[in-house]
Parts: sequence; structure tokens; C-alpha cells
Amino acid sequence: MTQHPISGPWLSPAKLNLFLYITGQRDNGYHDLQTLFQFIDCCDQLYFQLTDDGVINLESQLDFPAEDNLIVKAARLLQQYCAVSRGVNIKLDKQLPMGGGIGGGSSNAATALLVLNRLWQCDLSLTELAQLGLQLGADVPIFIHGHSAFAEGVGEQIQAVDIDDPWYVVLHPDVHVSTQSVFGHPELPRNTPKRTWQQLLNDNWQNDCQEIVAKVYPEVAQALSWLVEYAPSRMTGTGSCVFAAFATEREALSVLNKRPKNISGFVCKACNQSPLHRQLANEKTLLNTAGF
Ligand SMILES: C[C@@](CO)(OP(=O)(O)O)[C@H](O)COP(=O)(O)OP(=O)(O)OC[C@H]1O[C@@H](n2ccc(N)nc2=O)[C@H](O)[C@@H]1O
Ligand SMILES: Nc1ncnc2c1ncn2[C@@H]1O[C@H](COP(=O)(O)OP(=O)(O)O)[C@@H](O)[C@H]1O
Repeated sequence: MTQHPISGPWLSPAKLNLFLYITGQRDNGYHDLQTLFQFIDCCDQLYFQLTDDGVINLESQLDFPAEDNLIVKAARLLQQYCAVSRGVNIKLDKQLPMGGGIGGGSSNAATALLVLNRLWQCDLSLTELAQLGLQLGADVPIFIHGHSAFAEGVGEQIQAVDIDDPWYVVLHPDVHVSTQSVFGHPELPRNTPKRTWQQLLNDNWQNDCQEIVAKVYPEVAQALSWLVEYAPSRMTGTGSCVFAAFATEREALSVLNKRPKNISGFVCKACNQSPLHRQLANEKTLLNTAGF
């Protein structure tokens, strides 16, 4: 049997929601949002090795079944959609905190779709890949398009934007916030008036989920009230991570290093282009045998 080379490491970056407003609710229960996504240079890494047997395997340090992993779901979706006969061994090196609102699962799915589209020679456009990805999660299309974006609808109406790219301190309170439970909360504000991008650009940015999450999870409230002493601070997505922007890495690191011992966190740089898309533009990183 042919031993195929290993391709990777491929980056799977996190995102922050710099603002998040809920402007309505659809008949199917899903909420309409206006949100601003920006990537950060904090990433998981994925490795791929093609196989001839059609089977999709995933090796990772996660403690739930591979079948439930969005990477396997993404690979299977593409394989079926393009009638690919080959399989793939995938290895995930997970670095990003999970359930923190920084989008690691959606990003992993998008990285799998983008890289396998190339390795399996499916040749789907970004628009087609984003449509496939939307079946896996509302945030997947943003990671497929790979540019900072103002998103509306459930995240599928995307307008690429260029915005400031500061350094961030991201704090990760030790709680897992379920997206579904936040959207199901009776006190969640659901009728923030819709505004244009121009109006929002000059607004004092907020997150409509923050008040409820901080009320239910005191750890989130504690992280916010600590960080806000240094700079304006907000929650990303449905939490639990909170962040604040700084002009320099040095300033951000000095704040991070003073954090309370019970809160983990990291410093990262904002990127208007996804680190994965930068990598995809450089074919030379495609083959590497050091992965598995
Ligand atoms: C709100 C965001 C902002 O980035 O939060 P985070 O998950 O990143 O924190 C995302 O769009 C989340 O996207 P994602 O995490 O993919 O959500 P999904 O799996 O599609 O949905 C999980 C559940 O949340 C609810 N849901 C999700 C998105 C939405 N616009 N309205 C909803 O009501 C639905 O009940 C759904 O069953
Ligand atoms: N590859 C993956 N990485 C992380 N989480 C995953 C993955 N595949 C499935 N999941 C599931 O998605 C949930 C949310 O993960 P994640 O994307 O990290 O959080 P968030 O949506 O809050 O940013 C996890 O708790 C896990 O059950």
C-alpha cells in the first residue's frame, strides 16, 4: 500500500467577537446577530495524511469520541459532497481553550475543509465550502473566508472589513458556557435595533450576551471586573473568555502577568487575515514529514 506524505502543521486560529448584538429571533429559534469577527494568532494545529481506503481517522488528545468531533464531520461532509474515494488520517494538536467563545471547534472544521479541498483536489470555491461549513456551525463560514468580517443573519451574511489590529489580553475563566443555554435564557436581550456597519463602527462596542453570562457565572464577572481596571473589556461570543485591547505586546503581557492566580489567560495579536489563509497562500508549507 502507498505510504502518503504528511501535510502540516496547518493552523486553525481562534477568533474574537469584538461586538455582538442580537437583533431578533427566527421561527426556528435561531437568533439574528450583528457581530464583528477578528482572528487572533493563537492556533490549534492539524496534520493530514491521505489514505487509499476511504476511511476518516482522527487522533487527538480530546476526551470525546472522534465521531462527535467537528473535524471528522467536516471531512465526511466534503468526502460525500465531492464523491471522494480516498480517506485521511488527521491529527489535531489542541491548544485553544474549548467552550470559551473563541471558536476553536468551528475553526478546526474550516481548516479541515480548506486543506482537504486541496489535498483531495475537490476544487470547491470558498463560497461553496462556506455553504457546506454552515451545516456544521454558524461560525464556520467566517473561518472559511479568512478575513475580519462584519457578519449578520446567523453569521452567514459576511462583509470583509479591515480594522485596527491591537494586542489582546484574553482571560479564560474556568467555566464552560453552553451556547445553547445562553440563547435559551429568558432574560437575554433579543431586540437590539439593527444598525449599519458605519453606525456600528463608531459605537461603544458591547456584547448582548455578557450581562446574562456574568450573572450566571461569577467567574466571568470576576474576570471582567478585574480586566476593566486596565482597559475597556468585553466577553467574546457566548463566553466564557473576556478580552481587552492594548497598543503593544509589552503592555498586554504586563497586564496578563498581574492577573489573579485562579484565572488562566494569554496574550495574542489580532490578524485581519487568518493565519491559515496566509499559510494557504504559501504552497511550500504543504508537505512535511515531521507531523505525526
Ligand atoms: C454566537 C456565537 C458567536 O460567534 O457564539 P460562540 O459559540 O462563538 O460563543 C456563534 O455564532 C455561535 O455559533 P455556534 O457555536 O457554531 O453555534 P451552533 O452550534 O450553530 O448553535 C448552538 C445553539 O445555539 C443557538 N443559537 C446559535 C446561534 C444563533 N445565531 N442563534 C441561536 O439561537 C441554537 O439553539 C443552537 O442550537
Ligand atoms: N475540534 C473541536 N474542537 C473543540 N470543540 C469541539 C470540536 N469538535 C466538537 N467540539 C465540541 O464543540 C464544543 C464547543 O467548542 P468550541 O468551538 O471550542 O467553543 P466555542 O463555540 O465556545 O468557541 C466543545 O465543547 C465540544 O463538545
